[in-house]
Amino acid sequence: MNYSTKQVALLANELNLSNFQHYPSQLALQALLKEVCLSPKPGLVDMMNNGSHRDMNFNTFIASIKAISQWFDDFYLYGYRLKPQHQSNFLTGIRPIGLACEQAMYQATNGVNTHKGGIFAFGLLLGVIGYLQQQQKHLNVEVICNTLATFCHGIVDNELARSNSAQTMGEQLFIRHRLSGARGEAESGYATVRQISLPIYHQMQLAGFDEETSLLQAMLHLLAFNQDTNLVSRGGLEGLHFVQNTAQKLVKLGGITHQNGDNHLIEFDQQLIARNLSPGGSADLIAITWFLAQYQY
Ligand SMILES: CC(C)(COP(=O)(O)OP(=O)(O)OC[C@H]1O[C@@H](n2cnc3c(N)ncnc32)[C@H](O[C@H]2O[C@H](COP(=O)(O)OP(=O)(O)OP(=O)(O)O)[C@@H](O)[C@H]2O)[C@@H]1O)[C@@H](O)C(=O)NCCC(=O)NCCS
Ligand SMILES: Nc1ncnc2[nH]cnc12
Repeated sequence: MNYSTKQVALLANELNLSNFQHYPSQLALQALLKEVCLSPKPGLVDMMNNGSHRDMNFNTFIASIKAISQWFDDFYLYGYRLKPQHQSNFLTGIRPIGLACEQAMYQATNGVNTHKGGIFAFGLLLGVIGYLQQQQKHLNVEVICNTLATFCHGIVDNELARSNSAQTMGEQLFIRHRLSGARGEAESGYATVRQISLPIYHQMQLAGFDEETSLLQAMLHLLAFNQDTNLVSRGGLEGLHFVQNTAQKLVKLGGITHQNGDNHLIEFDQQLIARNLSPGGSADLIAITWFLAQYQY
């Protein structure tokens, strides 16, 4: 395995964690570093290869993380300063910060979309955590995710169902397949993470497996069940179902705990590269899984 806790620590130090005023921002940075360092990730950029991507590599992701993490304290402070009576304005008010952060990403990557979904997710999570800490609420996964779901209530209806816009891939895939993508996942309060990847991550850690192995097993379960719009945008529903069915077979064999688990993942990676499939949405959910695991209790 190429995942290196030391590598993540070195990168985090290089990014100078002390630059961040707020601890949740540091956790979000670490979550994105752990995601890109996790290897092998079928079809995705990692420390072994660029997956199904010709326009980005590991260094593109590091440059992107350096740029977007500069906005993490802004997301947090936006929520911290939001008054309870104005909580219905949460999404409207945080979106300009998200858009500015997206621009910083595109500038750092020469126009490549590395973290559009990640910015959306971590912008929401940091804003919600800032809001809850101002309210002096105890932070745990349920409180964070239920509050986030409340703040995002109606986003699919308002931005996808009622809109006839087909500007973005997500909007097009909703019209074509009723897939709600990143918005639907946020409005559910990251149900796929809470119900699938986070429990697996904890079961693996309780069984004595290290963080990397636990994250790889959680990733495999995400690939088996997440309705990843990135897979559909490149390979249609057939592409999504290929990934889900293959991942479900590997899960049934024990996943990463199978004696050939590593090789199964490497073969899976080669299959996705051959099909030009990349589960970018699931990559974001891996980062969110680790992030929320820091608030489990
Ligand atoms: C709200 C938006 C972010 C929605 O954008 P969009 O209309 O495009 O909707 P989606 O397609 O649903 O999602 C966009 C990204 O979200 C990730 N994603 C996809 N499916 C899921 C899922 N089921 N659960 C969670 N997240 C999901 C995914 O992002 C990751 O993949 C991207 C990299 O992969 P790649 O294949 O390279 O992607 P492309 O370059 O686009 O494809 P190719 O050309 O290479 O084939 C990367 O973004 C990862 O993060 C989806 O791509 C947006 O509309 C929006 O409003 N943004 C403004 C900011 C904002 O509002 N912020 C508010 C809070 S801060
Ligand atoms: N490691 C990764 N590779 C490809 N797309 C991604 N989106 C988020 N993380 C990613």
